Amino acid sequence: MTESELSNAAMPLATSAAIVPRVAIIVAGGSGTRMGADRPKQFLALNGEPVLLHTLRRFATPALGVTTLIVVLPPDQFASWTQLCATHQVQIPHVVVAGGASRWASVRNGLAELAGHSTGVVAVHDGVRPLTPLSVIENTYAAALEHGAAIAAVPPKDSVRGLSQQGSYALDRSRLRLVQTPQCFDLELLRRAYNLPELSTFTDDASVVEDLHPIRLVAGDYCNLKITTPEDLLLAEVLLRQEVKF
Ligand SMILES: Nc1ccn([C@@H]2O[C@H](COP(=O)(O)OP(=O)(O)OP(=O)(O)O)[C@@H](O)[C@H]2O)c(=O)n1
Ligand SMILES: C[C@](O)(CO)[C@H](O)COP(=O)(O)O
Repeated sequence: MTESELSNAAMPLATSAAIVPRVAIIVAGGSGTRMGADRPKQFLALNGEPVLLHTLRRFATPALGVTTLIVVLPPDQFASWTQLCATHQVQIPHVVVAGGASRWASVRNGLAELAGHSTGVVAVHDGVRPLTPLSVIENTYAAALEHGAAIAAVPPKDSVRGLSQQGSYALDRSRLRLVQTPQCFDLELLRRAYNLPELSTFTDDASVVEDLHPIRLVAGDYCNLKITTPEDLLLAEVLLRQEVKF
């Protein structure tokens, strides 16, 4: 997609009084220690193309109307990504930003790149979730526009136990949800949350925002895998080949 195609395709949401642009921060600043590969897992091939390219392409889909795409990368991996973009003839306009020592720091760096945007709904998405259905992205943006903060999540399919000093105990899984991305927020709200100090309890953006604003849950999808360990990549290849849900 060329730059003009992306901007033509970008149809900002119109509410009754205002136009609210959609922007996205795709965090791919991690090193992939659990994958144990020879390079960060966001660059591994998934059906012949880098995981991160699959992810980026979803957010660049014209129907979503995303006007600005930020990609956060490890500072020492800019040249690798440039090379991959050349090899795969990537035409999707995006801004590359250096990540930090934690996911929180990477999101914060991505947000800083959006300093020129006064209003908007921002999606934060893991670069290693390449199979997110467009309907999940659309519904999460729409819910954040209405409620300020919305994230994708799914019910657990397995029984769940908590750990105690005595051993373990059953948890009521009907009261639990597994959290995914995208996680979408009013831009000003996300900025306020990320201006507060980092806590060790932060695991995602909802945990950063929730002291300031309630989080709305949107139906995620079991195909919205996070590529974390080697078997995730195998599963993603099968799902992608079968074009499950797409
Ligand atoms: N400092 C970091 C750490 C993580 N991430 C991103 O956050 C997402 C979720 O993180 P995770 O799956 O934990 O990725 P890694 O940190 O790369 O993996 P690991 O924890 O196994 O090292 C990934 O897209 C990852 O690139 C990031 O942008 N900056
Ligand atoms: C943000 C996230 O993908 C939601 O499930 C998850 O919390 C990332 O966790 P990780 O430990 O960085 O993989």
